[in-house]
Amino acid sequence: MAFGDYQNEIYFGGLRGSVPPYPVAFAALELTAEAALPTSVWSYVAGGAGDERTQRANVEAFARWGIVPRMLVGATERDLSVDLFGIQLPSPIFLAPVGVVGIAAQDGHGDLAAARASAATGVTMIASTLSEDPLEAVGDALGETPGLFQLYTPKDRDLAASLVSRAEAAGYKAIVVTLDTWMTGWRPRDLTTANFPQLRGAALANYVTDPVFRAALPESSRNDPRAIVEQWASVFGNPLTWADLPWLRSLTTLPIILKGICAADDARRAIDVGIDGIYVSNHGGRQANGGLPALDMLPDVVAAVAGCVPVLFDSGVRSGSDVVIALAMGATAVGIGRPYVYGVAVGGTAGVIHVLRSILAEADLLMGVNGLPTIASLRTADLRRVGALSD
Ligand SMILES: Cc1cc2nc3c(=O)[nH]c(=O)nc-3n(C[C@H](O)[C@H](O)[C@H](O)COP(=O)(O)O)c2cc1C
Ligand SMILES: O=C(O)C(=O)c1ccccc1
Repeated sequence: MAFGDYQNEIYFGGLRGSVPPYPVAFAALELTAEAALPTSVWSYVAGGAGDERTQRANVEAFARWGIVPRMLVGATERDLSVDLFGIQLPSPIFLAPVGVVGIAAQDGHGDLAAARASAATGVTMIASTLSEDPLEAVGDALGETPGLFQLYTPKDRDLAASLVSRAEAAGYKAIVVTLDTWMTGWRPRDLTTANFPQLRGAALANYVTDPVFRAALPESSRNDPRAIVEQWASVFGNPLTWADLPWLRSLTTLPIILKGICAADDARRAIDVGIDGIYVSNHGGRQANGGLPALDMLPDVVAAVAGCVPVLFDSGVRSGSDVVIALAMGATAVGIGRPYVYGVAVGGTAGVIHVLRSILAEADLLMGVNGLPTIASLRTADLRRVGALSD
């Protein structure tokens, strides 16, 4: 399927029932997802840190950039494929890791819905440590599409090693280590919701199936949800430092990507110690409020990395145009977070497929009408900031 086919189905196909029963515009998708979810779940997935100004700024930042279109290019054929660690990906987007995504799914299996959508579209998924299905089952559901595993590094080093070796055995192609969430930030919406969903034991499938985690639980409480949650809370977040990186590196021969790196100096230092990929993200504004929009931190990191390793990006991506702008800024691949969660909420696997295909179709058509038919051509596009730097 060429990604632009989606547009053909909707417009040139004559609205003949091939239109999915889901909203196309992000604003409408968001409203439908909110209506489909209990308040506590909506608060968790849609909410962020503090008064959420950074979360909003992530989205708004994209509107401050524009691409100068090129004509007479005849961009009838587009190629959106990218190379990541020698793997040819059919498209430059991926599913960002989303923990506890099962709470947004009718059947509780949001991770499997995302993995099946990944299998159907070829869009790579980064599977979260905090999933309601074990990483092996998620890996199976990915089919032929390569997957990456996101690691929340536990305090227990043996448990960390176990999770990584399971991810290797399950065929994941890289380990994405999230640095910005060894504890959760100040999230008023969650704090004021009676039914704070994060501690649902159900999202601890990777822990309860892990031999190291199980061995640390007294035999009598191996099936006790409270004991499991308590044990999880005591090991969850390891505030890693630079001194831990050689140990992390020693855990696997798979590529390691560090998620949450936003400072040029941190990126350079990570590469110096043998890290294989940098992932610019501010966790969708869920961790630190008052920070810069993630997009505005991308150019400095891309410059510092200077092509040595791939630079992944997420936070605030809502459309194909956003994807194109982040790629033009030098991102190797661009992560879809909340939009796919809303896809899970409105239609499970079909909803996620719809969201991904809509984003890809828009990016594809935009590259066509802008006369920038390949990712390589996007990289040399004339990208301008709209308005003054201080606006
Ligand atoms: C509900 C939710 C759960 C998340 N859980 C994780 C997680 O388990 N691991 C992780 O690295 N990032 C997690 N993130 C952050 C996403 O990977 C990504 O950085 C973020 O969603 C990007 O912002 P955006 O959704 O506003 O575009 C989560 C995000 C959301 C919305
Ligand atoms: O909500 C999140 O963004 C997230 O990553 C997380 C971290 C710890 C527990 C639950 C979710």
